[in-house]
Amino acid sequence: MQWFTNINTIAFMLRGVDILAVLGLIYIMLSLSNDRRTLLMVRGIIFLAIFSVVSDRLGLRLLNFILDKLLIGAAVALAVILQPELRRFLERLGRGDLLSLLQPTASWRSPVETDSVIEEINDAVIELSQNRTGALIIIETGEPIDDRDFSVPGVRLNALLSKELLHTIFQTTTLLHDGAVLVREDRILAAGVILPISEKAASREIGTRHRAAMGITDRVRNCFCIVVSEETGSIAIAESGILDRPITSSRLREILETKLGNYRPTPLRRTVPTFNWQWLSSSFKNMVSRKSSEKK
Ligand SMILES: Nc1ncnc2c1ncn2[C@@H]1O[C@H](COP(=O)(O)OP(=O)(O)OP(=O)(O)O)[C@@H](O)[C@H]1O
Repeated sequence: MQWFTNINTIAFMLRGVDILAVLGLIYIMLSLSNDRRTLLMVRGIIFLAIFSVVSDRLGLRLLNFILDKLLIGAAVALAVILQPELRRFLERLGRGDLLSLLQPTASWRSPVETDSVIEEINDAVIELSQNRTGALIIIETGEPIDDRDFSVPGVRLNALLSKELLHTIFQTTTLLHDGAVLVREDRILAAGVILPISEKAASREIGTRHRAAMGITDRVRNCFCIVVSEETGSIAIAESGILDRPITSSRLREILETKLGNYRPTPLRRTVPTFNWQWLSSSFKNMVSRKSSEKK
């Protein structure tokens, strides 16, 4: 009898280990990327897998067959999308660096000299406006914008932001003046970025530079755009797909201070919560002891 109880406990523990291993695998998958869309895909695949298991258990053969095929397709697509992350994962696995696999990929924002960023952007925009130099600047206010949100991601610069550099980029004699400049924290990440054009009826009367500012801020919420018109020298701000123009230089500073002033170096939103292993192991122990006392 004692032997039988032991076998049962071992089987129960193995099932627990099995569930833990699957949870660990899901956790590692979610840790591989901080990209929101990839995480949504991983979540979608997990749901598919759950539905597939449920349909199998319920004996829904046709549904299970379709879900299985879908799952294979989705897994292949995910492997292609996550190719660099998977390579890194396999490298770490090969090195035996197992502990680091359990750490979520935490990228931390570098300290931002907010005041100087505001100052540099403000001065550059006013100067561009006075010289009637057309400009389009997209500024991130939260999580990094995915390159796939741009029509063309442009040329990567990753240079420290300065009014001189902004000014130089938008001179019509430079190769990079066409398109938008992307600002992330205190850096000019890229230039010559082509943004999606807004298709809103209200935007039809407006030129393409302004429509591009409306288009990207409509699609991506964690950013705003500053537009300087080449024709009139007027300054406009686009946010959530809405254009505010013309705005005065004092209003520009106000907006920059509101949008970037409170923007302190914060960690990137951790899409993967830190796992409470202690809680999990104590719950598991309690469960096992409860189960064995029930058997007695
Ligand atoms: N989709 C886009 N993404 C980024 N920049 C763009 C895009 N479309 C146009 N531009 C920029 O806008 C410039 C053309 O501006 P256009 O005259 O058509 O617009 P506008 O809104 O009337 O601006 P302006 O008042 O400066 O003339 C292009 O040379 C290019 O630099």
